[in-house]
Amino acid sequence: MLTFIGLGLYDKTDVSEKGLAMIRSADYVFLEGYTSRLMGTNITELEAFYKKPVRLLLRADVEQHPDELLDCAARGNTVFLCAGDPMVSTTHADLRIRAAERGIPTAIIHGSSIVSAVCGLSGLQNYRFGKSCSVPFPQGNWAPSSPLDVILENRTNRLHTLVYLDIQDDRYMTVNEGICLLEAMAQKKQVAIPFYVGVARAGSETSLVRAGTAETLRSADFGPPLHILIVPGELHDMEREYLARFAGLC
Ligand SMILES: C[S@@+](CC[C@H](N)C(=O)[O-])C[C@H]1O[C@@H](n2cnc3c(N)ncnc32)[C@H](O)[C@@H]1O
Repeated sequence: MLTFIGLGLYDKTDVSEKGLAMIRSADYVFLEGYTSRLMGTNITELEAFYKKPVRLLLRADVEQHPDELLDCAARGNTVFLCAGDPMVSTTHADLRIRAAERGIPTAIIHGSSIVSAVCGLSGLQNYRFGKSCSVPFPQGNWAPSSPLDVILENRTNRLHTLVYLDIQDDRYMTVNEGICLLEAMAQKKQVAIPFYVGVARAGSETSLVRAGTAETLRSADFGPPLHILIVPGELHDMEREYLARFAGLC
């Protein structure tokens, strides 16, 4: 049996009771740490909390060579853990399909997700978001402009855009870096993004939300990761008031 379990947004206590019970009774525990991270804990603390060893998986272990994981799931109760919700803005649907192809039963225990957390933190309504996009760290001369295309299309349709910020090993893109990269793309295309909303450490006691122009936010200190950006589309009155009250929008 393979159970996908969402660990929530920040630390070891964000998992549901149902998820925790399933982890503690599992034969094999795998943790995926490349699509998102629980920044308020580490693997040693998780192993002590779960009272069992946790095997950390790289992207290649999941997407290219999942056989070891699937062999465990064929033999015994196996849990596959990841930060947030395991099926939101991740590629784990593929793993569930592969398990089903091998006749391995699967289940999902959902976790709180950054996708819903940003709505409460920013006041932007979930049904007014369009397609989301990701900003990767530039590699040499390669820096895609596709995130800006998504933002512009959403703005044409008066929709907000959620912009995921890259994670690479121990390097986490900040709101400031994300804005600089998007502004460079906008400058090349000669378009303007009127303002941004930056969110840091959703789910922690030190979560931070700030709304403002690129100029204001570029130099703001959002503190430790994880960070995420929203590019708002058209604002309803209540969304504007919420951002003014809770995110410092002028
Ligand atoms: C690709 S998404 C994966 C979403 C995850 N499956 C979920 O449901 O929350 C990961 C990105 O979301 C953002 N993110 C995730 N958790 C966050 C948090 N607690 N605070 C701020 N940003 C977060 C970061 O930009 C990170 O690179």
